[in-house]
Amino acid sequence: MKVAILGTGYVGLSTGVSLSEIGHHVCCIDVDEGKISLLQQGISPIYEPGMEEFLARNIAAGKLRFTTSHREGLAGAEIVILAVGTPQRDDGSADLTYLEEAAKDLAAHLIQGTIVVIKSTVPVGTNDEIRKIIETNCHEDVSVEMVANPEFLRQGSALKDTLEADRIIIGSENQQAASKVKEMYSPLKVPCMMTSIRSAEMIKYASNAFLATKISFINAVANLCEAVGADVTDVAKGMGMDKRIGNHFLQAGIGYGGSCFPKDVKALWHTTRKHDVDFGVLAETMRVNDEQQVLLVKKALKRFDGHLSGKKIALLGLSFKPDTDDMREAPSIKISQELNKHGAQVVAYDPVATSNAKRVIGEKITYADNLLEAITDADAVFVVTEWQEIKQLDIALLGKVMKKVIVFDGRNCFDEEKIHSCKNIEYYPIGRPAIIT
Ligand SMILES: NC(=O)C1=CN([C@@H]2O[C@H](COP(=O)(O)OP(=O)(O)OC[C@H]3O[C@@H](n4cnc5c(N)ncnc54)[C@H](O)[C@@H]3O)[C@@H](O)[C@H]2O)C=CC1
Ligand SMILES: O=C(O)[C@H]1O[C@H](OP(=O)(O)OP(=O)(O)OC[C@H]2O[C@@H](n3ccc(=O)[nH]c3=O)[C@H](O)[C@@H]2O)[C@H](O)[C@@H](O)[C@@H]1O
Repeated sequence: MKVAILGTGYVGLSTGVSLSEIGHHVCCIDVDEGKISLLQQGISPIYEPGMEEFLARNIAAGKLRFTTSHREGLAGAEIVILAVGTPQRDDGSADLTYLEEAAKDLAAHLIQGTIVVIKSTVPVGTNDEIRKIIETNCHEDVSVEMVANPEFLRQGSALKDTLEADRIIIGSENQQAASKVKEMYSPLKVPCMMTSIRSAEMIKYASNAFLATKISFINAVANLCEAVGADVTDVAKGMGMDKRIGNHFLQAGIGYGGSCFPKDVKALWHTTRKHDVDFGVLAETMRVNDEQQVLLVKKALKRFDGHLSGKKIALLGLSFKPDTDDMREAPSIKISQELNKHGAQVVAYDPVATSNAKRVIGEKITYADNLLEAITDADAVFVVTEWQEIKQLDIALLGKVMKKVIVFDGRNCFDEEKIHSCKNIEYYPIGRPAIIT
């Protein structure tokens, strides 16, 4: 099948690469000339494991192309997938400007029979609005068939998640269009659920909001565990053994970040307000998350009797999760701001996100070139992102380079047995008893 994709971000690029991998001829279109120029050379503009091997293989096989020209990219496409960003507006609602622009770009080149698929995360009713924009801007003989096909991949495992998805949601009011999109995905052997456009749009927000709520719930349990002397790791394990609860997304920590959970929960909240529907759970999910993101600072203030001024704090990990260089809504941003406010001297290390972090956090903190540089002479270590390199940090090494080993572990990623075996350590995890040796 000939497929065109508008938007080569995490979703558009992963989708394009995966569809070419399963045999389709894909052209990815983006308005960002810099991105397209890199992609034409087989270089991925985002850090995503496996991406460049997939790019090289499919470009060489002639199945994957990149262009900034909508005319060239859309020529002959049977299916057009919209995967542009839908960021957050100041009032929490989804900003559909990019999508509306992309719809206009596409309308000018649309031919009869092309199916338009919206993969971007969009509020209920958006497919209908985009259909109107396309119909207003396309040739009068052309009719449009819309398919809502939300995406569920995670950054850091985007290709695996696309190729081995749990489900594919296909929302359409047109049986033929839905079947064609199902056929496009058929080599993946992933279960497809056919539904209405509005239900498909809702499935995406409800899924992200549920996962975010699961995280806030376990974080609230973690805080209670600390108060009553229980261990949240065991509590989560015991809860997760019940198949109805499941053991995923029960990792207590410093709250969720990233380009989607924060914005999608807010957008869904905005929808509930608009329709005057009471959904207080969402407000509580957001409140718990806001508090959780600054928990390490609160713990440090308690440990240092309210004074962090002049203390060197090593921030380990900056991206919102491991295996990505994405800094959008990363807890490290708020943590750095809070530490700055208290006069601490912050030295941060991240294996891949440093250049993005410099743009977002700026020069108020120092960036170390390696882990050792960050921890040397630190008064305390904050574990913010559980990168493999950080998880493997030799605890004994801390004793050699720090004045006194004080660790606030926001991701519970160190082995407690090892910590017990070292002398003169203060270790403060999340939702588990502190260890002081
Ligand atoms: N990042 C993620 O892990 C996931 C994101 N989503 C959703 O997918 C959508 C896209 O997200 P990302 O890929 O993260 O966005 P992104 O911001 O990384 O990429 C969007 C791309 O669209 C391009 N673009 C903007 N206007 C255009 C136009 N008129 N024509 C062609 N290209 C245009 C931009 O230049 C940019 O490269 C959002 O709605 C997001 O909520 C859904 C699931 C996972
Ligand atoms: O709509 C989206 O963009 C995507 O959002 C999330 O994917 P992503 O943001 O890439 O990453 P996750 O692995 O879900 O992590 C999100 C945040 O939650 C945190 N998290 C996750 C799991 C957990 O148990 N505890 C926890 O604190 C992570 O540290 C991270 O900050 C969803 O998992 C995807 O299904 C969805 O497609």
